Amino acid sequence: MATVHKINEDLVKERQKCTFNVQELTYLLDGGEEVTKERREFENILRNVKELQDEVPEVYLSHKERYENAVRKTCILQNVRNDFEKKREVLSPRNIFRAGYAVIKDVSPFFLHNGMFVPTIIGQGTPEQQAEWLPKAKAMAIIGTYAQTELGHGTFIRGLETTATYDAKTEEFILNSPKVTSYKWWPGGLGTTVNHCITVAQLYINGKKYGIHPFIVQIRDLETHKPLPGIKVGEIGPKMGFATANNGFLGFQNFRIPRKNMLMKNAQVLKDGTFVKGMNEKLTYGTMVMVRVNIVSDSAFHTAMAATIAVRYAAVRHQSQLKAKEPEVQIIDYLTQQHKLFIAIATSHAFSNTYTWLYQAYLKVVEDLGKQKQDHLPELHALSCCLKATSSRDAGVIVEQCRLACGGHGYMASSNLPIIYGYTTAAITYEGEHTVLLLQTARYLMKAWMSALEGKVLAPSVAYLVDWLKSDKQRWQNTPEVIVKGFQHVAAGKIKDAFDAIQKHVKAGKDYEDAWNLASVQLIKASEAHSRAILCDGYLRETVRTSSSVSPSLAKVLNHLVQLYIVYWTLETAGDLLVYSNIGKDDIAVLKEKYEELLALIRPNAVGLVDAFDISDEILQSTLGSYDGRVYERLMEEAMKSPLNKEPVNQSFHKYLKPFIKKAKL
Ligand SMILES: CCCCCCCCCC/C=C\C/C=C/C(=O)SCCNC(=O)CCNC(=O)[C@H](O)C(C)(C)COP(=O)(O)OP(=O)(O)OC[C@H]1O[C@@H](n2cnc3c(N)ncnc32)[C@H](O)[C@@H]1OP(=O)(O)O
Ligand SMILES: Cc1cc2nc3c(=O)[nH]c(=O)nc-3n(C[C@H](O)[C@H](O)[C@H](O)COP(=O)(O)OP(=O)(O)OC[C@H]3O[C@@H](n4cnc5c(N)ncnc54)[C@H](O)[C@@H]3O)c2cc1C
Repeated sequence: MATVHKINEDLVKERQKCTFNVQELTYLLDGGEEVTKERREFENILRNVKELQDEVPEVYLSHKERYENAVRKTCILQNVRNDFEKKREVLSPRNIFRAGYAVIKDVSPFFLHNGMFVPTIIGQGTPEQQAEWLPKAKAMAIIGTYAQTELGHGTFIRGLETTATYDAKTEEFILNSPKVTSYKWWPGGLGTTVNHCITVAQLYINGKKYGIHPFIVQIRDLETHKPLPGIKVGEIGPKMGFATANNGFLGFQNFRIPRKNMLMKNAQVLKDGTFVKGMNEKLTYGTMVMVRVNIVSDSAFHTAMAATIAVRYAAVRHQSQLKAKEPEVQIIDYLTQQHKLFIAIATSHAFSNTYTWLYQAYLKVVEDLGKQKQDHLPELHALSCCLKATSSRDAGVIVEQCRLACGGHGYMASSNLPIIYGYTTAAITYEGEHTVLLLQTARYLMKAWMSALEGKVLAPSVAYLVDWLKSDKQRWQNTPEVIVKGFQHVAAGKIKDAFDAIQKHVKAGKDYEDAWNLASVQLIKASEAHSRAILCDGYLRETVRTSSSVSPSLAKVLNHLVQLYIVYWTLETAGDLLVYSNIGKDDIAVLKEKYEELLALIRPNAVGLVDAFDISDEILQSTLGSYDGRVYERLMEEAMKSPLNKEPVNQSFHKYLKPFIKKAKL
């Protein structure tokens, strides 16, 4: 029977102070009581699967052992999931994503299968193709990944070099990787796990290039798992994080696939080689849009994980005295500590709220596309780009801030903060590099600005540009609503400045593209400001909406958090607000006080707020952040698992140290 330990006394007291019902907030964050129950039930089943318990912590395993252990556990996880879903509902992707952490501890080698392979078949395949591939993929009779990036190109996907040349005689495509730079590089699971992949390649018919398209390709024998003839595949080696993701490389040499393997929902190649253009060639990029939307949710979760660890630790940890002769204080009582941590909690809420409406907007566009309507696609692309960029970047900063807030112990692998950081920081690059995505949004913003100048009606997310042009700047008030307007004024001002900078360069004789490059620092700043305005506006609106349907005590706390988020960013960007809005120095002084008041209001609820994220100890995997707060005992227990502590004298003493010391003595 597992030993039940006493909960740390500081945490007991913190939980007694909480002014709201933690469970009510958990249900709200999960999207309803049923979702929470389903999640907990599944996590509980996983907790009791003995084979999923690691005997040796993963950090002590070799690269190879770690991978093999991850495959072993992922297969068990998948079987448990299948059994669960046979009896009950299909688990929500978010609940699967969370539970995965309890099992794999890092990134699953199957991650891309569910994350991109299956969604691409759904999003890019015809009904016939879906009927052929989906049942096998969903049952995992075939395992796949999404192979787009190459050694030479990740961002500029029009420049991909893998070729798919149509042979009308045999009704096949011939895949080739003409140069070393054409090799696929990065896809998760590609190294040694998957037997299929979506390959994005340049289509050639009769010597003419038709741009990039997705192809479904079997790369390994289903029985022996050996690479098929004409396929060169392998693993790319260790990275900063993603230790068990099994990222791989892939090259093709005259590798033939049937015509039906080109995913043809958007564009088709007929038997005779006729190319039929789709409604919009950018629909080929659809899976990326979906994943960018999901990354906002991932960022919310990673921020919640780091906040849970750092807030619980800060409640347990005592260090230094505030006043002489008084006991050492809980570090959470230092205002600077609250400044580091409470924004982490609020940021996770901001991203969760943003994901809720962004995902609805995504579903609406998918529904419209089914009816051949694409009016909202550019706006969704612009929103998903800047919100993916900003949420992943903010999450990276916050996770690192939480690590620093845990002092030396935050640097321990057993805190789990290094793995969370490895994951979070990767998301800043993958699925569209940060700067590149901000520039995509800037492209949309420049067009929106031009339309605003021409008096056209704008999409809702940029409608503030019209208001800004029409009205004088609003009289400043330190209310959340007026501050959000202030963020919109900053965004509008920066968009105008970037636009004017481009025009200035063009008037001076530069090509538009060069003018764009010369203005690009201003363009990314405009995009960031737009993103912040969207985040604050959406978070505020969602909080107002939900506040009416929750208990008054919870509504009050949610209100504190949204205010904290908005005031925090006002103070962080005070310089911009002074330039572009009517805020005055005195308003900023008042807001500084307001910020300190909000920290004090949130303080008694800090532990309750992170408890409400309801992240189990198995998922958190942290000596510093466990629910019972046995920080020091766990640190010691984990240290004792080090192989170096298994023998009193390590052999290196006899081999190297002893002779070395002897020599030094002479
Ligand atoms: C809750 C559940 C949790 C589950 C979580 C699962 C998450 C799984 C995550 C797994 C982890 C890691 C996996 C990582 C995977 C990858 O990284 S896959 C590879 C991703 N690669 C990229 O993102 C490449 C980035 N580059 C691009 O997207 C394009 O090259 C770029 C957009 C930068 C430029 O493309 P161009 O074709 O050159 O286009 P451009 O000339 O700039 O623009 C033309 C025109 O097209 C519009 N446009 C561009 N993209 C899109 C789009 N996606 N949709 C709609 N429209 C698009 C653009 O706005 C322009 O429009 P305009 O009107 O002419 O201005
Ligand atoms: C952990 C991880 C997992 C991944 N998984 C997959 C996967 O499963 N499948 C897959 O296909 N890919 C995957 N990728 C690849 C990923 O999508 C690319 O690395 C990413 O899109 C960035 O492209 P890049 O590496 O070519 O960077 P580059 O584009 O070479 O970026 C280098 C620098 O150049 C700058 N830059 C480039 N273009 C421009 C521009 N137009 N304007 C201004 N600046 C520019 C960038 O801002 C950046 O600073 C993964 C990557 C990582 C790190």
